Amino acid sequence: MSTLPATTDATAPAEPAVQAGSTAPTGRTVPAHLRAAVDAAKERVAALHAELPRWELVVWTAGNVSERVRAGDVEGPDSTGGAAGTGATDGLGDLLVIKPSGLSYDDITPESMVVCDLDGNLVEGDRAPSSDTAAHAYVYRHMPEVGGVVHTHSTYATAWAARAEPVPCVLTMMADEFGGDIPVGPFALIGDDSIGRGIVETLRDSRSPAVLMRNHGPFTIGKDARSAVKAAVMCEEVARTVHVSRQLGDPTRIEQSDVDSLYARYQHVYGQQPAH
Ligand SMILES: O=C(CO)[C@@H](O)[C@@H](O)COP(=O)(O)O
Repeated sequence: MSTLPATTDATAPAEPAVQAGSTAPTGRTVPAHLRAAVDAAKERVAALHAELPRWELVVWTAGNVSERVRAGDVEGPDSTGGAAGTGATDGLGDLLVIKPSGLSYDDITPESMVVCDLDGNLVEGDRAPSSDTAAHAYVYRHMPEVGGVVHTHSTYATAWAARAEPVPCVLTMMADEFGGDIPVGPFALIGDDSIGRGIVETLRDSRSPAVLMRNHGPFTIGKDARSAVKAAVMCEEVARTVHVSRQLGDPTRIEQSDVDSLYARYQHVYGQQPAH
């Protein structure tokens, strides 16, 4: 995933605490001109949730996936052309689609997805949104380039988070996808924007799309939900491989110049369609 430009203003006024999973009725509905985009996002986000148990990144109801629906990208009465992701449009601004809290993966369908505004307030849905909604929403407010956020408790990445130890960049796959180490974010309790603030403060100066929130687990970001899910899968894969390697000795770091070269190739050349 390409480096997300740092867009967070460190001097920004403190964000109002947003209760996770706020079900406070906003008295608002999805604007008509966003209906199709929201429904398409519900299809994608529901399908991507199935990837978390598929790649053994979660157990029971742990984990969640969200995707941003940009108000500014859709012609319509509410899209005043404001900067995407800043909520600068009239009406609701950007929205996010996420799973409802505690829903079994067996029961996840596009229709079960819920829609929130970027303050984490429920706009559409008959269940409380994920308990991590405030974190996802904070990331979307402060990193307008981010289109998808994922949270898991995948075993090896979470074990590194329990030690508050970054995963060192000792694999070419890490240089490709993360551009260096996978960083650790601060310990933060759920319930307000603390987790989201920790994610943004850790990732805004990093090429990594993954952060290991201390004592909690990985959160990943991407240009869309699928990219963030890929980052979560790759995060667990490299966390496991480096863990295994360390059982028999100290893995060898890749030179920074080589990390930079690998990252540039993977992000801008690998998998690209040949120019015709
Ligand atoms: O880790 C947490 C909260 O941070 C878990 O509760 C989370 O993985 C699952 O919560 P939700 O079912 O999305 O509310």
